[in-house]
Amino acid sequence: MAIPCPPFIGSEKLSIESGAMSPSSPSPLILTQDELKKIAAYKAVEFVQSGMVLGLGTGSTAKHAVDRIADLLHQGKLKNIVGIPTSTKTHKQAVSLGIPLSDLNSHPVVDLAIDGADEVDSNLNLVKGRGGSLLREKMIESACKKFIVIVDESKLVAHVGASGAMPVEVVPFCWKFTQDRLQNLFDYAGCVAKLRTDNGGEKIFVTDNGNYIVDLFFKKDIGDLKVASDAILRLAGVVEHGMFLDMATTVIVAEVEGSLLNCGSEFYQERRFRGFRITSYVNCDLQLFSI
Ligand SMILES: O=C(CO)[C@H](O)[C@H](O)COP(=O)(O)O
Repeated sequence: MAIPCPPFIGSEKLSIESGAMSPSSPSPLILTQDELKKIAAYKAVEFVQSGMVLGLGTGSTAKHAVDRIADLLHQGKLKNIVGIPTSTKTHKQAVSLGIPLSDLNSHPVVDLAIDGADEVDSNLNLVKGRGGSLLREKMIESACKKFIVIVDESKLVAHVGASGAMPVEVVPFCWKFTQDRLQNLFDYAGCVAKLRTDNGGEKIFVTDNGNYIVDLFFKKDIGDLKVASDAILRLAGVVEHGMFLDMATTVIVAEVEGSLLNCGSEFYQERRFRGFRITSYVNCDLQLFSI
């Protein structure tokens, strides 16, 4: 049940670690985008249980979740966790934090994966891979029983491709040929296909799997996502694309605007937001605001 409260504006920063901001605190708050990401990540980690095989996501939001899992392991609150990293970057982070790791060969069934996303549409379809790790993410997240997506509200879109690139991983061999075919495929949506580069355009971006990424930019909605997915995957030279369709089981959205929900306990809410049906988990210890 929501407690009416005035909108929060001001400059005081959230302290998630200490839980210092009590619900009754008179101090106004401002949440940075990174704080929102951290809130979503910490909330997702509450679903982790000892003994689980965990898919460890990639990106600035997922990084918070990996940090949190390591904290709980070191505090003895989680035991016997096995992590399966979705990128070499996350692998390095997990190793540095002492999280025991494995892979899909040894653990083909993953209990829970927690990862960020670049876009979430109203059917909880995702765009992922702007960080470059879409192939391993898709392999691991396809193998999990539960896939929790953690985002701040900026990731909610009206349709896939609305906020930027939809990445496609391609083999380096004749990448230009594949890029042209991808662009032609979505001619009807005003598609522009661009090879991803690094270092201000100096170097071609190479994925963890030794492949390239072609980013597709659409001027219009591409329509039926399943049809689009099948068409992309039929092109020889394509390895995988960044549309994650019907994969997310939960999306946790950390938001700035809205009313303060009742405090001291956890709330599970299903609601509509800009046409989205979203499941939020709200815990006032973390000062998470929701509409
Ligand atoms: O798909 C990804 C990496 O390939 C990331 O999950 C996605 O790019 C979101 O990143 P961030 O949490 O930094 O916004």
